[in-house]
Amino acid sequence: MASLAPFKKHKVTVVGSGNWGSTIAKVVAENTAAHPDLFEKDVQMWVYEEELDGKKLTELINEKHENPKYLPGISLPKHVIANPSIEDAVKDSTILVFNLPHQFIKNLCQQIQGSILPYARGISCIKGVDVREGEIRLFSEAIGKELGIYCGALSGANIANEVAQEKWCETTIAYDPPPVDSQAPTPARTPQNQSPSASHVDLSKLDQHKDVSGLPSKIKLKPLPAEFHAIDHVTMQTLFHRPYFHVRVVDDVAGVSLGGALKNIVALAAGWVDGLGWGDNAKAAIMRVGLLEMVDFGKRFFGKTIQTKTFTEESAGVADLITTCSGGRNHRCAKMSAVEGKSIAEIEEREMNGQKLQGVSTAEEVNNFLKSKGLEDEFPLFTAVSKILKGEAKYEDIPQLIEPKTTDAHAEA
Ligand SMILES: NC(=O)C1=CN([C@@H]2O[C@H](COP(=O)(O)OP(=O)(O)OC[C@H]3O[C@@H](n4cnc5c(N)ncnc54)[C@H](O)[C@@H]3O)[C@@H](O)[C@H]2O)C=CC1
Ligand SMILES: O=C(CO)COP(=O)(O)O
Repeated sequence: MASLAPFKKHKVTVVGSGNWGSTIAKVVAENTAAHPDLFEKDVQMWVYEEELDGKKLTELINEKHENPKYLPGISLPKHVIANPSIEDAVKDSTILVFNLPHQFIKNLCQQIQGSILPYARGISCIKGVDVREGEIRLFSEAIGKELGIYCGALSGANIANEVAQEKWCETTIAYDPPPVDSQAPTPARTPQNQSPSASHVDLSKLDQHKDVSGLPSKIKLKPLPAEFHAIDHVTMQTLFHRPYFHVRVVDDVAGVSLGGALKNIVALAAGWVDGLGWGDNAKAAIMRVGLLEMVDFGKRFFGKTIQTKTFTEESAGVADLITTCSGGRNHRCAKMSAVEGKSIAEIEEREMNGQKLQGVSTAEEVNNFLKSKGLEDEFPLFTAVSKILKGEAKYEDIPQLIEPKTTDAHAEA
């Protein structure tokens, strides 16, 4: 009897090497080593090249197996290969993990069009939204459209330094590709290729798809050649789940992406009230209003597919809001800015050593979008943050700015 050819392994590239990019490269590389049946061991990590103490950052990473600028003090597996050429780093990879500050993704996608496998699949770890000409898109959608591939999302309460130190946390992956014309058969899971950690995934749901593909309607998702293991919930969980990084896989790409993007706006307000010394009650009020605006925003502009429970039940929702409003960089810099009376840009430049805050640009982008729709008043906290950043309001005005408008009846009472 003819024996079956072994399945081809997935090659994984992490596009980005900042604080979170390097951490995710570590997570993924530990799993490629742990699952040699599914993945090629080496993980390419694209690095935006720069010099540190007269040496190239890529050379330092490959010599020391550490990213001394963006993730100092953490050992990276030796098979994380820092690569300054984006075209070379993505070549032949079936799984592309996008993990860089959102302002850089558009240029990067333009650079790699034509260099990636047409049947590659992506996961965006980016926290931000893409606003252009009055339209708003998730980065998973933007990447999918630029590259003609399907892209899901990973987001959660995941302060990178804690994950890198292997302190336990949860994350959420949203992965829901549309059906393809000739889907490669999903190979049977054997004890060898079944991750034990994947056991809580509801396998009966793997083939259910909704209509958000992140792909232009003209472009059809290219089927993965039959010699590869299917890239499904189980594969994604096997790639990202670690004993210290627990993954839940869901279908709600919009909910997962928006939770990660919008909580950064809320974290700025939380940082300001902390900086003013207003205490935990005030911060809780900011988080309550922020969560409501996050859900409302999702429902109004991504209503077809979004699920409220993603914001309230998943790590990518309320848990990420809580952690970012306590220990995130956006919160920290906003707090310092209120304490010192300096602009956030000044604090970012001084404190972050090249790391990029995402909340300031997201607040501006979301505000531009809301303004174009005439809906600023319906999102008073998001609008207050934007006004404060522009110098049109003060931190101390937040309670009044987010107070619901009283009706005449209430006003008279
Ligand atoms: N750091 C964290 O704790 C977490 C971050 N995230 C998200 O992950 C995404 C990536 O953030 P980090 O890895 O933390 O980045 P980072 O803020 O630590 O680092 C900045 C990165 O941008 C790169 N860069 C600078 N100029 C560039 C250019 N012109 N083109 C391309 N790249 C350039 C730098 O080389 C560096 O890798 C963001 O959307 C962030 O919100 C998500 C969860 C946790
Ligand atoms: O997204 C984060 C934690 O989940 C990190 O937030 P900051 O970018 O504010 O550090």
